[in-house]
Amino acid sequence: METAATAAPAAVIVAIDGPSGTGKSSTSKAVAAQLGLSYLDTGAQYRAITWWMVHNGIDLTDPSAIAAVAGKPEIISGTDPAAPTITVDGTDVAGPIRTTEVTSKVSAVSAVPEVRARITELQRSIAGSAEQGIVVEGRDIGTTVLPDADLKIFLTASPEARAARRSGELKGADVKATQEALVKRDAADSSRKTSPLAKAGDAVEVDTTELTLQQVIECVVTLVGEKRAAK
Ligand SMILES: Nc1ncnc2c1ncn2[C@@H]1O[C@H](COP(=O)(O)OP(=O)(O)O)[C@@H](O)[C@H]1O
Ligand SMILES: Nc1ccn([C@@H]2O[C@H](COP(=O)(O)OP(=O)(O)O)[C@@H](O)[C@H]2O)c(=O)n1
Repeated sequence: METAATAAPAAVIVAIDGPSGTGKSSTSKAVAAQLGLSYLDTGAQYRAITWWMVHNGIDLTDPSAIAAVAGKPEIISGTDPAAPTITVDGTDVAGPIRTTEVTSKVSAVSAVPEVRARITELQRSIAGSAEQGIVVEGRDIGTTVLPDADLKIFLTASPEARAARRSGELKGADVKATQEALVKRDAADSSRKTSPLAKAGDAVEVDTTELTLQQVIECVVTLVGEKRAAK
């Protein structure tokens, strides 16, 4: 008979939300890898549907045009934290979804309720089938997608720190222009009517401005351990 000491830990669902450049992706991937959980980058899904709309010449200034085709592309996310993948209608779009064009247009697409309904359903289905549990990162995971998550984290950091991190990734990018673009996207994501970027009432807020990535990872791993112990 299996004893409590040898039983596998219960599946755990972790929601990590916050604005761009706060460390959601790096933290989520590392925590999932360390704890043997699946990983889902929901921003990549919104980027993927935006890429498809750009690729197909949809008028992104017209929410009804976006809504009309929201159900068309088939988006598949691979949830291995060591090698996450994203395809649209079978095409690997991991690279194309990170262009400045997609980044500048994704907030307009993700604000459309029909897009959110479609992607939210997909996210819930992926989270529900993750046997060991999953770390899901985004903007509305704790508030809307997985309101019953075992642990909710809301990452923040100063706009200056976030812009410096992002422009470090985009080699040669101007920090000031990067910061302006970040702040503009945060404002759009936070002010949309449907499921805006927001901290859930029961989320733990972690300001990462003065923390190393390693410290943030350790903090989240500790919090997951505490939740698991209490289950
Ligand atoms: N606490 C931190 N200190 C310094 N750099 C960080 C920290 N967290 C993340 N980074 C770096 O900042 C960049 C953006 O992080 P990322 O995880 O993609 O953020 P997000 O998913 O919130 O947009 C990456 O290059 C990452 O390595
Ligand atoms: N759960 C989510 C995740 C992302 N998004 C949208 O997708 C965009 C891209 O998300 P992302 O996580 O890839 O952005 P970065 O933090 O990587 O810059 C956001 O600016 C939002 O418009 C969303 O609306 N809801």
